[in-house]
Formats: sequence, C-alpha cells, structure tokens
Amino acid sequence: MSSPAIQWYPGHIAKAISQLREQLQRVDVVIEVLDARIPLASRHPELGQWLGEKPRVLALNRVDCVDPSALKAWQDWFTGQGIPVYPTNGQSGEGVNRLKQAILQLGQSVNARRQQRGMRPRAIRAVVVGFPNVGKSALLNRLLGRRVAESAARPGVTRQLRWVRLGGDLDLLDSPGIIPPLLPDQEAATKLAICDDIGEAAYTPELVAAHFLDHVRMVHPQAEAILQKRYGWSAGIPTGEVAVHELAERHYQGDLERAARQILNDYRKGLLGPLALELPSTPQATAGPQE
Ligand SMILES: Nc1nc2c(ncn2[C@@H]2O[C@H](COP(=O)(O)OP(=O)(O)OP(=O)(O)O)[C@@H](O)[C@H]2O)c(=O)[nH]1
Repeated sequence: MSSPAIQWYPGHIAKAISQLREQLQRVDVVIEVLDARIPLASRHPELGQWLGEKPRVLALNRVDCVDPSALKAWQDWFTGQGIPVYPTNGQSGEGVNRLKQAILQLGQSVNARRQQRGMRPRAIRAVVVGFPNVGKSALLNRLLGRRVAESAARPGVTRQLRWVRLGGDLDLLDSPGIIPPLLPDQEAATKLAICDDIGEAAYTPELVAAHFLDHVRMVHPQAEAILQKRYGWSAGIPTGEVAVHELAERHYQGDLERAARQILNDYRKGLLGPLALELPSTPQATAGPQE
C-alpha cells in the first residue's frame, strides 16, 4: 500500500532550528529523544551533520508503548552500531537516572579541562532535541526533578528555545520539536503521523489509520486478534481501508474521519497494547540511521 502524502513545516520550526544550531556551540552534551515505537522514523536526518563531534546520547522514550522484546532488539541494534541508547519513560521517570548519569559522565571532560586551567567546575549544559511530541519536555522535567516545561499530548507545544538553570549539576536547554523541511520518506512520515509526532494538519486521518492497520498487522501477527476483539471485526478483513469503512458504517454513521481518529487514538493511548511500528528486523533497519 502506498503512503498518504504528508508534508508539515510550521513557521516556528525554521527559526527554532537556526537558534538551536547557534546554541549548540554553548552545549556540552546533546540528548536526542526518539520515539521507541519508531526509532528510525523519529531520527532527524540532519542532526548528525549539525552536531559534528559533539557528545550525544539517545533517549529511547515511550518504552511503555513497546513490548519488551522490541525494546531489547532496539537496544542491541543501537549498541551494535556503537551508539549509546537509554530507554526512558518520560511520564513515570523510569530510566531517567541512568540517562542523567550518562549525560554527566559525558560532560565530565568539560570540568576536567576547567580544573586544569584553575577554574571552578560548572553545571553540565545539555540540550534536549527531537521530533515534536516525542516527550522532550517530559524528560527535561524528569531530569531536573521539577515541572519546569509544559508537556502535553499534542505536537508543537514547545515553541521557543529556553535554558532551564536550577543551580544543580545540570543546565538544560528545552527546544521545540524539529522536523526536516521536506519529508521525502513518506513511509517514515506516515509513522510519525500515526504516533502523533507531527501535526494533524499534515495528514488525512482515514488514510493514516488505514495504513496503520495494514502496517501493524504486517509487523505483529498477534495484532489481527487484538483488532478483531476491540472493533468486533470478523476474521479476514482484507485491507485497512476496508476496515476503517466498516467501523465508520457500524459506529459512526459512515463518518470515516471519526472512525479513523478512534483507531489512531486507541493506538496512541496504548489501548491496543504496546506495539512497536518498527523493529530492527524490518527491512528499513538494515540501511542504518540516516546521518
Ligand atoms: N506513554 C508515554 N507518554 C509519554 C512519555 N513521555 C512523554 N509522554 C507524553 O507524551 C506527550 C508529549 O510529551 P511532551 O514532553 O510534551 O513532548 P515534546 O517532545 O516536548 O513535544 P513538543 O513540545 O511538541 O515538541 C505528553 O502527554 C507526555 O505526558 C512516555 O515515556 N510514555
């Protein structure tokens, strides 16, 4: 099935990216936040170039939204590529201490250099970057142990770069979700839409929900039974498109958009269970992350 056409680039993002690139000079460590359901689709393709040799850690956030075997597979996959990755849950705080230790450890060389020059140690400066709605603000709050950034269940909440300095061992720069100006990989863009990691204005829910149903049944053989149980579908519904139509007819007086939103929201809220949309064994993983 071909992916629905998706394009999204809100006005504030271009400005945020140029400010972010400016601020990177002042930063010791970069925390790149990925959506554990789609670790490849949620990697920003240009970030590697902007960062150069800057120390970086990956936070694989929303670990509660994927099954443990998928999580383990991704940890092994990233580790195998020499990329340190830290599974986190921005809502519960799980994994955040390990992430913080890794950040502080990476930043240690800054204070070692300062000490050599007879200067006093200072807080490590880190920036939290990633696509919209992946959980950057939630993680920032967890890392600082205080609710200082607004975190909400919709993309595009954080609009400006902002340093948060609480006088502890870590200063953090919160940044708006960044996305590339063009999304040439429409398969990846569709996954971002399914996971609510790009704005609703970018896509048609019916097409995205249909794609989700086709995709999730391909990746997880058990999804068929889960979907049948939740939506009362009989066995053998051939395509996601037919399934969305069927649900709309049965429950929403033929309103396809409402049926589609129901399916997408159920997935996003975890009501279909923890289901990763990408696994390292699926073909796209063999190419490795784009840099
Ligand atoms: N289930 C689950 N939800 C999470 C997790 N981390 C964050 N969230 C929720 O995801 C939503 C988005 O989180 P934010 O912290 O606002 O995301 P953001 O990346 O800062 O979003 P933008 O400001 O749009 O760039 C919020 O409702 C969070 O509570 C997680 O690990 N698991």
